[in-house]
Amino acid sequence: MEASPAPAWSGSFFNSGVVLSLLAVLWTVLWNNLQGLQLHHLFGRHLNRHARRLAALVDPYLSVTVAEYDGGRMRRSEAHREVQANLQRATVAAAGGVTHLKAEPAKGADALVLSMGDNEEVADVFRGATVWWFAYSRPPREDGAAGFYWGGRAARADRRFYRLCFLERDRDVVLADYLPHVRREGRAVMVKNRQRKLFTNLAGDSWDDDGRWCDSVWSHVVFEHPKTFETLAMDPAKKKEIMDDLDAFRNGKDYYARVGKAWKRGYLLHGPPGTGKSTMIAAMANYLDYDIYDIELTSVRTNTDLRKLFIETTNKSIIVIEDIDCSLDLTGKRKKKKKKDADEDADKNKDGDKKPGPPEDQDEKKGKENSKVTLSGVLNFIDGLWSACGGERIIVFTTNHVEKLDPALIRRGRMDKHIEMSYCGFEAFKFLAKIYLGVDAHHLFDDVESLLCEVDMTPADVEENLTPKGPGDNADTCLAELVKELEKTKAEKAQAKVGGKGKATAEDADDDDDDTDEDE
Ligand SMILES: Nc1ncnc2c1ncn2[C@@H]1O[C@H](COP(=O)(O)OP(=O)(O)OP(=O)(O)O)[C@@H](O)[C@H]1O
Ligand SMILES: [Mg+2]
Repeated sequence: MEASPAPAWSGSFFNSGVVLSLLAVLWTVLWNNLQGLQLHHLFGRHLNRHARRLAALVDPYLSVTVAEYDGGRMRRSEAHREVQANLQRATVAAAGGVTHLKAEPAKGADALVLSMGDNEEVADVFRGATVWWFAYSRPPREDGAAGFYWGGRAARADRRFYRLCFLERDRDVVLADYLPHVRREGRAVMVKNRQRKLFTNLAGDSWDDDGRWCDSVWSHVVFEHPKTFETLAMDPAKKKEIMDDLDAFRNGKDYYARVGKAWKRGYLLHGPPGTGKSTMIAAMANYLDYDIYDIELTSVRTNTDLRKLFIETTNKSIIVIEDIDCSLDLTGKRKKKKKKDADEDADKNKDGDKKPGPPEDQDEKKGKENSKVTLSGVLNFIDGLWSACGGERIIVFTTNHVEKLDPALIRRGRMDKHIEMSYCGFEAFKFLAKIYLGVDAHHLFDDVESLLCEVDMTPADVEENLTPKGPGDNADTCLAELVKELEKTKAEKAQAKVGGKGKATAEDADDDDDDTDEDE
């Protein structure tokens, strides 16, 4: 936001001669009367502009311009958003004064948020001072700044502005009180209308909404996941610990400023598939009322693109990288290992001992090949200088194989809290039984408890067994089904153990033979 001591918009302040001054005084008197009667709304914005120009002859205007982007074209300005939100109120109040309104969906099925379109103007009155807001846009600059890599999509779009005009005599009240008031009111409107969003980055080679070519862009849908901590099954003490941690983070602005740390926190969620890692992220977002930015690393071409995506994220958000171990070859160490593995495979093939591993998903493979994001790029993204921009962001990594991750990636300070999501325990089961079947106790609970101590079953599988499948299903049938499934898994486990032992014994015997040969 920049205040300009220059006179109002296209008109310039001039003061030439007594006649002109007299005319101006007359106009001012007339104008003030019109204002008092609120008649200017009836005459529309054209009369307003002429009237103001004449009034400027005796009392010049000042203007303040609020641009959509600050820092070149890196990030959308908070002030612009707040002014836009605040002007929704003023625009609606202006009734006939604005002829071109923009409508966007708002919270609630049928609601729309209205704001003024380009080249529209709206008046606002604050403590007796009348001010005018004017919305306008300019084409992208052609001086090379538009091609500057930071700008990306934003650099190629029209530049949008709000200009606030007010009389010199109202300078103090507008700058000291009105503008902070606008920002506060704007924030309140934003909170009221806010729809939480789930963002994902689109692969390069795509077109944005305005038909322009883009490298990496965020695209979003409204986030409406039903999972909350109330319906997330896990050890109650562990759940409370996580919720307390999130509360401390949310309320920790002063703390982070005092200790000199960027206001962000990293969570590593690890555990087998189906243990609720993604579900936990949804519960966290619902609890904190944050947006989610789900980064698909294989679609990000370079470290620069990753940084650009990061800078475009807003405050109060959770940035997620799922299955970080599968996303990219993040370390030189792992790359070397892979090369070694490949060499070993080649040797084996030569010997005719071909044991193909699981086929890698072709898209994933292509993504890995196209992406040049490196471990240091990701580390920079988490805790480099840029990560301090904005604040109030949570970064979550998920993985099924925590042991495969480079220790640098998950050390405390980067991933501050490591949360193990594990197989379903008895407490979690009781919780699910209550939610799914509405039962606190049942004679089959003891069986389930002892079986859960012996076999591993994910909450996803327990949930599936507890879900009634037909009209005849109830707590008895569902629990019996679960016990049957657990017993089956237990039997399979025992079978596998016996098989394993048998194999081991046979191998031992072979070894003994070898020893004998050697001795001979
Ligand atoms: N702890 C839990 N509480 C309630 N529901 C759960 C829990 N864990 C898993 N579920 C259920 O199981 C399903 C799968 O869980 P989710 O996708 O969160 O697993 P995940 O750990 O992310 O698995 P993956 O590693 O394969 O991504 C979810 O739809 C959810 O309903
Ligand atoms: Mg998942």
